[in-house]
Amino acid sequence: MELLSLKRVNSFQPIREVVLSDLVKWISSQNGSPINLSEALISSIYTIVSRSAFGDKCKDQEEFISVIKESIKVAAGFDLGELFPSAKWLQHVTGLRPKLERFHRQTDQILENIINEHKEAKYTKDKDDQGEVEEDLVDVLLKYEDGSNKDFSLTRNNVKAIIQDMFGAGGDTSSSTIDWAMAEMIRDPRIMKKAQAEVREVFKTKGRVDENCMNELNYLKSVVKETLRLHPPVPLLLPRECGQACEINGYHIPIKSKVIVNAWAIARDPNYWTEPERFYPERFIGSTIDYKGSNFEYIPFGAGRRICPGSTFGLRNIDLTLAMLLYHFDWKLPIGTKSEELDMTEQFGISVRRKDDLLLLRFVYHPLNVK
Ligand code: HEM
Repeated sequence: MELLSLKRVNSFQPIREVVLSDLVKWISSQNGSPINLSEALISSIYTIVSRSAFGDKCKDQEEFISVIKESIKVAAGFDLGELFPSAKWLQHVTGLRPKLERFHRQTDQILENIINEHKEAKYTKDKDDQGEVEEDLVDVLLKYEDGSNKDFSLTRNNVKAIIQDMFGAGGDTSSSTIDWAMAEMIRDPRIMKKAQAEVREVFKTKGRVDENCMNELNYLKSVVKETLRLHPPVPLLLPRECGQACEINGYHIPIKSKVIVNAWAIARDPNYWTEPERFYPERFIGSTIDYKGSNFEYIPFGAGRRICPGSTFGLRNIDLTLAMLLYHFDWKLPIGTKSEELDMTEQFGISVRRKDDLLLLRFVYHPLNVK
């Protein structure tokens, strides 16, 4: 289905490069004091997702991003009401449900405006016959809303839900992976140096990072694989229902049981991994283990029919951002913070991120070649 524009990741190339060039310019403009890299990464990744979904001239995108970010923060918190789901009154006492309902109404209204703007723009384009215009995800989804396709159709609510899923599932997961990768490399300067040397060598003649040579970055890709092994942003896969009764390790699992797979624990299991707690990207060099869900000891994107549909899009965002950060800048911890003391405590939420924001000093190596 064409909706899987998500798979046609190349069409998002210009969007990614523009947004990440803005990130590089912003980092270059920060002089002296430590940069909150975590915050900057979240904003950039949401902007990439948003421009891919809504196009680059959507006036409501800032507001949408800010409501989504806020609702993810609230939804990720602990709620006593969830422990006692039958006590409906408790959900109102804790205040979570009314808050989420308010966010839902807000995002629903913004999405309604965005969809109407897209319909209006399409009508004007058809009327004026302006020829080929770049399509974004909303344009693609709307083709299935009008019922003209006999094989497949979407309701307005379906369209809104898909867009919300893309933000909910595609924002924090990618930005926290980049954050963890930078934190791990700061803790081990040998790895940072090696990844940086590779990126600088590959883009030496071009003088700037672009997506066309990303496949040559073997070591950087191993760094990303190792980051997703130790820090999978979705440590517990989506719940499954057991289709037939079975026995695992002597435990009887009745039919219809809810089964939750712990991808985090599997990826640290000493039966499958040597020195499982060590961050060591070299373990993936020359290895055939990939993200497709067929190596069950490594399933950061899940496996089977419910495997993550956004993995290609997410990985491109992660690889390119890291390559740009490493190409343009040298990085150090703020004075007084030792790399071995960097706190790697996890914080549970919609995705698992580092508890503390990553504050770093940057030193410009190659300024952005502004055209
Ligand atoms: C580092 C980046 C990402 C990681 C590690 C990740 C991981 C995952 C995992 C583990 C699942 C559950 C799979 C299962 O239970 O078998 C999932 C589901 C999903 N992901 Fe991702 N994801 C990432 C990025 C993205 C992006 C960028 C998008 C979309 C733009 C996305 C969209 C989705 C959706 C829609 C689902 C639900 C699929 C379903 O219910 O069938 N993800 N993801």
